[in-house]
Amino acid sequence: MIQTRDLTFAYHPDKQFRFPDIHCPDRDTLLILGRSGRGKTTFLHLLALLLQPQSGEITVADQAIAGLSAAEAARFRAGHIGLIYQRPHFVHSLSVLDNLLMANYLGGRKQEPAKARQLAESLGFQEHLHKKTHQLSLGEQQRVGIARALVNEPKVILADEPTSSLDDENCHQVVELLKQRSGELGASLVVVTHDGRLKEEFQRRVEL
Ligand SMILES: Nc1ncnc2c1ncn2[C@@H]1O[C@H](COP(=O)(O)OP(=O)(O)OP(=O)(O)O)[C@@H](O)[C@H]1O
Repeated sequence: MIQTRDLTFAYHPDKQFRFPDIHCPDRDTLLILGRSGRGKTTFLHLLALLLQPQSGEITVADQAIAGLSAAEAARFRAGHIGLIYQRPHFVHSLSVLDNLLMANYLGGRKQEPAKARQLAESLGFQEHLHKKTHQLSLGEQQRVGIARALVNEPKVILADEPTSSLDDENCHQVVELLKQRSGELGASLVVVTHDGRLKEEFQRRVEL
């Protein structure tokens, strides 16, 4: 479950963002739509505890998140939140498999290659596990980014424009995968996007 109340944020004192309250229970999905520059990534980074709000409250998995240090926020994020970035960032010197296992490590978990392989199989990139991430197509990298976000079985999954660089077929597939996997984990899934194609894919939507 993830919920916010009265969230505000400012990069500069002369421009403040005021975000709508959201509530996404376990096993539910929420689409946050907005044009470029409306603050979608900023909002998602607040939800992921990568940025500190100016005011307001965020509750994740029934825990009110306030005043965590950067190290505490990183630990909390690694344990509870699966974040899919707009552009996947991987460690280029490591294989796809080792990038997934590193997420286990950063989440303070035992490394579980069998589980990583299983996830790769369900997301359709098992034959790429031993390649370097830059040897994969953008669509394949997107799937690895999803697997990395899911590998620690988070209760909240946050996705930033997960389909912006995908064609219609891959767009639909990636959304279906996200919904299916988050349903299996009993997680909340929040997607931010300007991609109008996703309107049809989500019942609950919020406009920024
Ligand atoms: N680190 C930063 N410092 C100052 N301003 C920033 C910073 N990051 C973003 N902004 C500004 O805040 C506004 C919102 O940015 P944000 O990336 O959240 O928008 P967005 O809705 O995700 O846009 P897009 O769809 O183009 O990715 C933009 O005007 C941007 O220039």
